[in-house]
Amino acid sequence: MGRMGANQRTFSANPNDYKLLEEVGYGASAVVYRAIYLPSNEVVAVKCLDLDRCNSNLDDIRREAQTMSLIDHPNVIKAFCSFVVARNLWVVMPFMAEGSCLHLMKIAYPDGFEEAAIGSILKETLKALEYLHRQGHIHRDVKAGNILLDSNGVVKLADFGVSACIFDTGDRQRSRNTFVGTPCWMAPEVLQPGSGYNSKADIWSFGITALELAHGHAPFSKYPPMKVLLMTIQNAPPGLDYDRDKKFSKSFKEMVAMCLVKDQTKRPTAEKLLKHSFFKHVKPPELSVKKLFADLPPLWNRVKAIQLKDAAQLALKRMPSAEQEALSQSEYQRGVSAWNFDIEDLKAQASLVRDDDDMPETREDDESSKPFGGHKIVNKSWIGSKEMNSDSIVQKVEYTSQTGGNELLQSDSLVRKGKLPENGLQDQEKDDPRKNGLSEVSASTTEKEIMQVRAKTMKVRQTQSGPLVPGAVLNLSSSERGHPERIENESQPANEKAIREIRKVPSLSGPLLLPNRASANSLSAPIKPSGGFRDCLDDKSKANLVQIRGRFSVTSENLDLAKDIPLSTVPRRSSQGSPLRKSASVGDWICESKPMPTNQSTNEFRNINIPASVLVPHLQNLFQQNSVQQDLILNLLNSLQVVEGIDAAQNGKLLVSSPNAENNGTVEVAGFERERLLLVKISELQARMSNVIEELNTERLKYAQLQQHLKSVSGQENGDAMELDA
Ligand SMILES: Nc1ncnc2c1ncn2[C@@H]1O[C@H](COP(=O)(O)OP(=O)(O)OP(=O)(O)O)[C@@H](O)[C@H]1O
Repeated sequence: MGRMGANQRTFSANPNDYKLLEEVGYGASAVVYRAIYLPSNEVVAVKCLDLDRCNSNLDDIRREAQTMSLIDHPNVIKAFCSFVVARNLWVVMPFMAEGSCLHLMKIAYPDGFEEAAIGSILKETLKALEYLHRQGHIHRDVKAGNILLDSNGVVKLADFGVSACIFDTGDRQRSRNTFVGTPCWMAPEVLQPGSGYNSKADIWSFGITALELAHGHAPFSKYPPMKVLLMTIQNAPPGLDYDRDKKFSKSFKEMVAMCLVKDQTKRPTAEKLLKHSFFKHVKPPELSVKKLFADLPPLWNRVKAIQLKDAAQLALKRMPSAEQEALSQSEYQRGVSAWNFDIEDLKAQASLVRDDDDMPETREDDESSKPFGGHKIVNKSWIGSKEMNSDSIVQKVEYTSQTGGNELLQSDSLVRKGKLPENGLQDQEKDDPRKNGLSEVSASTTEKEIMQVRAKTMKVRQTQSGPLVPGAVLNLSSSERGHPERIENESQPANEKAIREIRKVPSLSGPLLLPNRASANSLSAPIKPSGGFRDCLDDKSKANLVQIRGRFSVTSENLDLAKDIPLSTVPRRSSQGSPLRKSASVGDWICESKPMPTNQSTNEFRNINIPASVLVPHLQNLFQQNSVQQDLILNLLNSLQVVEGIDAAQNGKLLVSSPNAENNGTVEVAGFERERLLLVKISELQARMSNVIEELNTERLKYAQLQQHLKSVSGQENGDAMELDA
C-alpha cells in the first residue's frame, strides 16, 4: 500500500495531501468522496472503507489493494493508491464525474436506458470483464451500481479488488466457493453450495445487468433475498421478452439470453460474447452515453437528492402497519439465521413471503420498500449486526430532472443553510475520514423543509403498497451498526441526520457471502433457453410464478377450496353429514330395493305346460303391470338425473363464487330448499314404488297360486282322461 504511481502520476499515502469534498456515493462498506489531491491539484475520488466492517485482515487487504493497483485497463477503475487512516482504508481512484449507472437511472431513467446507450455501456463493461478474466480474476459483483461513467462518456467497471479484499479471506480457491455477490445478480452456480464457480458467473451477472439497464431494475428485485435465491435456482432464467420488450432488438435479446443460461459451461466467455452481432453495431460511448447526463445537475447534488428522498421515504417507512412490521422483522430474523443455506428452510421462508400480488412494485434500488430484496448480502457477522447500506434503500425515483427532482434538489440546496445538532462528535472524530481537510459542505434544513419533502413524497407513496422495512432495525445505535460514519460536527443538519439514518436501514447491500457448504442440495433447475421474460414477475399468469406459488404457498384460501370439492366427485354413500347426504338416500334406496323377478323364474315358466288360453290373460295382466312399473322407474330415473344435474350445477356455482361469502350463503339456502323439495318428491316416488312392488308381489303370489291351481287342474284333467280311457 502507500504511494503508488499511475499513468506517470504519483499519489502520496499522506491523508493530509487530500482534501475531501462532497460525498458522491456510498455503499455497504464505504463512502466515496470527490477529493482534491493537493500536491497536483487533481480531482480524484477517495473511497473510505471502514476496516471494522471488513472480514479480512490487513494483510489480505494490502495484498488485494496491490492487485488492484496492477490493474491497467481503460474500462476498469484502478486504485492510484490506498492507505490506512485510523480505522478506515482510503482508496484513491480516478473520479468518475457522472457516478454509477444505477444512480443515473435513479435520478433520471427509472425505466432504464435506450438500447443505443445500453449497448455502449455493456460493450465497455464486457471489455473490462474480458480483461479481468484474462488476468485470472473474477469480478463477482457486476451490476449497474458498479459501472461508473465519466462526463466524456467513458465507462469503467468499479469495485473490483477492494470489495474482493474485503469479502474474501485472501484464499482465492476458498473464496471461489463462497457466496459473494448480490442475490439478484448472482449466477445459479454461485448459489449452489459446494459447486464452485468461475468467470462465467460474471457473464450471468452481466446478463442480469443488461436487464437492469433495460428496465431500470434487476429481475426479481422486489423479492427478499431468500426468494431471489430460490427463484434463481429453480425458475427459468430471466430474459428480455420477445413481446413485451418490443423496443429492443432481436440481437440484444439473443445476447442477453446467451448470458442467462443456467449451465455455466454453455455461457460464452467474455471474449466470445464481445464478438456477438449486438456489439458489432454499438456506437462509441461518447455518442450514446454522454447525452444521458446532458442536462443533469452535478453528481453530488444528485446524490444529495437521492439521499434526501431516501430520508423522506425512510420517515414514511417508520410507520408501517403492525403486520408489515412483524412480517418484515420476522423475515429479517429468518434471513439472518438462514445463512447455513438450508434449502428446505429457504423454501419454508419463501413460503412465508407474500407473493407478487401482495408485494409492492419495487425496483432494485427500492430497497427501503422491500424486506430485503435485491440486496447485497455482506456476510454473516454484518447481517448479524444489522449493517445496512443507504445506497440500496432508495425508492424508485418517480420524478425526473424536470419535475420533482428539481424540488428535491431545491430543498437540498435549502438544506445546506441550517445548524446541526451535536451528535456523537467525539466518538466519530477520530475515525472521521474527512478530518484531514474535508471542505465543509454546508448543508442544512429545517424540520419544516424536511417535512415538506416528506409530505410530497408521501403523496406519491400513498398510491403504493406499504414498504416493509424492519422497524426495529431502524433504531439501532451507532455502536450496534458499526458503520462508517461521515464527519459529524455540531452543526449537523437534520437532513444529514436523516440521511445517516438511511444508512442504518437493513438493506443487506453488499456482496453475498455465505459459508460454503458441500451439501448435496442440487436444486439446479432444468436448463432452458432464456426465451420467456420473467423479470419481476408482475404477471400472475407467469408459469414460473405459478410454480413457486404451487410449491410454496399453501394459503387458507386453498384450504377453503379443498373443503368445497364438488360433491358429485364424492361417493354419496360416504358423504355423511353433508346436507347433500340426503340425496344419498336415493342410492341407498336403489341398492336396498327388493329383487325383481329374474331369468330363473322365466325358465320355470318355460317348463310349465299350461294351455295358452289360460296363461295369456295373466301374462297380459303382468305385462301391463310391468309397463306401469317401467314408467315409474323411468320417471324416478329422470327425477334422479335432475337432482344430479342440480347438484353438479350447485357445486360448480359454489366453487366459482366461493370468494363471496354472501353469495355462497344465498346459493346454499336456495340449493337446500330445492333439494328438500326433491327429497319430498323422491319419498313420494319411493312410497309409490313400494306400493307397486307390493302389488307386484301380490300379483306374483296370485300367479304362483294360479299356477298351482292350473297344475292341479291339469293333473286332475289328465287323471280323469286316463280313467275314461281305462
Ligand atoms: N471513482 C468514483 N467516482 C465517482 N463515484 C464513485 C466512484 N467510486 C464509487 N463511486 C460511487 O460510490 C458508490 C459506492 O461505491 P462502491 O460501490 O465502490 O462502494 P461499496 O461499499 O463497495 O458498494 P457496494 O458494496 O454496495 O457495491 C458507487 O455506486 C458510485 O455511485
